[in-house]
Amino acid sequence: MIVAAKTKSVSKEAVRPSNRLVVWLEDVRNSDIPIVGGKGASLGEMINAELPVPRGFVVTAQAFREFIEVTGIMDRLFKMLEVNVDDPKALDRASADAKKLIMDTPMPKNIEKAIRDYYATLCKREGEEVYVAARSSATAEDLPEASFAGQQETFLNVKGADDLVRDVQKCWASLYGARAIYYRVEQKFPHEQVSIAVVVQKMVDAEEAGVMFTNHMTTGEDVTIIEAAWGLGESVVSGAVSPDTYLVDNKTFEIRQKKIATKQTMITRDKKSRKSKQIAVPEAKKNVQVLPDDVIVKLAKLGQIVLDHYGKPQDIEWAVKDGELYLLQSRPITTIQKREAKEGLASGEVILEGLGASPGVVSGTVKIIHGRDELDKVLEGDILVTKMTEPDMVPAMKRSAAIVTDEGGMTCHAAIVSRELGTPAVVGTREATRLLKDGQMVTVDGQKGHVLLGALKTTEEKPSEEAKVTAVAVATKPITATEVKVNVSIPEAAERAKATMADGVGLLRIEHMILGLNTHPQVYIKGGRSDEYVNELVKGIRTVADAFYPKPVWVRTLDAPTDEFRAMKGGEGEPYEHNPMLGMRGIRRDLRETEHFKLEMAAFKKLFDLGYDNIGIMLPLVQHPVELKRAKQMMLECGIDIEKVDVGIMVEIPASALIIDDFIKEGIDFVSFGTNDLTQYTLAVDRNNELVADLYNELHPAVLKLIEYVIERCNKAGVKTSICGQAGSRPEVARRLVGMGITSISANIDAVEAVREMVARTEHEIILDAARKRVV
Ligand SMILES: Nc1ncnc2c1ncn2[C@@H]1O[C@H](COP(=O)(O)OP(=O)(O)OP(=O)(O)O)[C@@H](O)[C@H]1O
Ligand SMILES: CC(=O)C(=O)O
Ligand SMILES: [Mg+2]
Repeated sequence: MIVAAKTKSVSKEAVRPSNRLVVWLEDVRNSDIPIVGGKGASLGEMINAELPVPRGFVVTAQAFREFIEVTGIMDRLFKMLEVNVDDPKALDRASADAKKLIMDTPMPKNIEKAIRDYYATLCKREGEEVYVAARSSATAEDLPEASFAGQQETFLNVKGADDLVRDVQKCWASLYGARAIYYRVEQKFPHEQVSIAVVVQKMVDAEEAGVMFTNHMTTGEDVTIIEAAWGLGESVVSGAVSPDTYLVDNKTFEIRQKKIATKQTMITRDKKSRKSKQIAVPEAKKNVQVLPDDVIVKLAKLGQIVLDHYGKPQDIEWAVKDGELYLLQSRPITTIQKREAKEGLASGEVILEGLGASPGVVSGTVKIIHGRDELDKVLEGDILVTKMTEPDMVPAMKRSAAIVTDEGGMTCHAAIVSRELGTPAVVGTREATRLLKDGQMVTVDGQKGHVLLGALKTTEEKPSEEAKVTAVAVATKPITATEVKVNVSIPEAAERAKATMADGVGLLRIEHMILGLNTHPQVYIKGGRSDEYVNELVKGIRTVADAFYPKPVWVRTLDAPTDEFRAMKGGEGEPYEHNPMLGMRGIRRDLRETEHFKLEMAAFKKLFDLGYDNIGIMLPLVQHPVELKRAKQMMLECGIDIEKVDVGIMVEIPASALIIDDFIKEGIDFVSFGTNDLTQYTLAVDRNNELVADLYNELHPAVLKLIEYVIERCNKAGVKTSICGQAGSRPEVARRLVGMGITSISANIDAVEAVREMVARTEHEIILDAARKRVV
């Protein structure tokens, strides 16, 4: 046994690539990374594990070195790269010059001959002139496992020795793409120490292709996740298509789950031009399961072999041609991140900045989402990157380790939902979807609002739901005279909210429940399905009311602007408004679309009938007491006993603050400051407009003056006051509000503890001050 093993290794030694210009893939091992790059080495390993990997050869890093050395271009090349990479024009020029130099310098004859010879042998083996892929596989001296994933180019559908030689040279040139140069300078990799190998591998003209993860990335579940689509795998990797997703049990190889997506596009090879092109999937195949069950199982089994071989969870690309399965690439799922950190690749360089909307630091793989049909791309532990999240993205947001958006402020959908889910988020980066790249490893710092390149440390696993719940629970809860409540938007967050031991819910937003249905209320109303709609509302509200019973839960009636409602199924009829923030939203809308308001009231009535005496009704964006009067009339008409129910208004328009006495006269049990709106309307700063975000200041003296006035008037009249705007989550604001005599403060889940502490401290100070005065 020992002898046999020894013999085997000796015989392999004989064909070690070491100084070779070109080597067969089957002769490559992991230890050859410095000469064939990570991609080449991994493919060689897989072939040796007898996995179905397309055959081919590698033009080694040695060949590239020899090219620049013997042609005498080396010094000139490296000189060209001495450039200020922060000057985009200079960087582009350096890149163009370096690439031109590589392309214009004829390849030494011996290298060219070696490539031609190997290609000829490959063709002979296959019995025809084969199509190959020329795949860049960069490598760094002394850093055998450095990852340059995605920095260099890959050429598909290459046929004929002439084209191949040219494309190998193109791969070489791609080592000097602007982004690659920038990356190396940023990461402090001397250009001289970086080289490039080119894997030349038989093309699999895939009929079906995709990716496979041998383990559930964060939950650690022992399942394989397979994503599959029609045509070449590029469509899945680039995110051009929303693929099927299959989940296979790694022990029993039972298919646990199949999600069949509508696959709109596919990438194929054009026989004439030899180029890949994106075409529409034929209607008949769009909704068809891509892989038959037996192939799914076979693929999952192959994945387990790769996993066993490497001993680490793998992220694998695969393709099917004529019913045969091929593996095109494999890389570790989690260890890539650790490695990058260890090698300093994750230098902690901030590559993107925005607003830290939900705290926490986490690393993961970027998944850029352009539309809801791509949401399946987001797997557990990924970083969801999108222009702006929408309510029907919530399931994907729950799977994400962090969320990054182009648009939005602290009170946008992404910010609110992330905070409730306990998921770090950075919003309003302006260019996340443009700057970040699918598959890129980044670290999101939701406190500072930074996105950093690479994984800073071993990726923190996304905490389990229980861990999250206990994380927000507190060991000792100070007793405060001012109640400290919590804001809730999605019923799913009820348990986390409850774990804060808050004194109730100061704001339950109804619109997130409605938007989550992704069907416009009008669709229910017109389709005679009003009961269904009412039941959905009851279900959502009840979840939260149950969790907090008997503590009060103030439910706000619908406040969704037309622009948000338009995106919903059936929302096409929503009017276009110049400024939706100043338009049809809040109570003014419900008082016009009374049909809808009545459904909300029907839901409340049902809940009251069920015995939920802890629910209060809060009206948003109230501007004039007439609105309050009409709303109360309608409540009565809907059978709600308003004497028994707490009814209040949100103070979020300066007008209602200034005439608060008139509202008190009309009859209210409480007011709640919607400081997000109160700030935007007082300061004339659209809170969704990043251009004026610097002017948005919840502590502006005018805002504080309005709040102070309302608290004073309400305290005189015995009307409770509260705050449910974002400012209430800031301890320093809480401090002032306690000083003004507010009755309660409602904060985001993650802020409850800090706010409570500040409230307790402030109250103690006030008492202490008073006591001291008495003593003096
Ligand atoms: N032999 C092949 N047959 C068919 N398709 C291939 C083959 N090799 C690569 N591809 C396709 O080309 C895509 C890009 O290839 P490759 O992995 O070389 O580049 P990359 O993903 O840009 O690089 P990196 O893995 O370094 O980030 C793959 O995702 C795969 O879909
Ligand atoms: C919470 C809310 O609606 C606001 O602050 O405006
Ligand atoms: Mg508001």
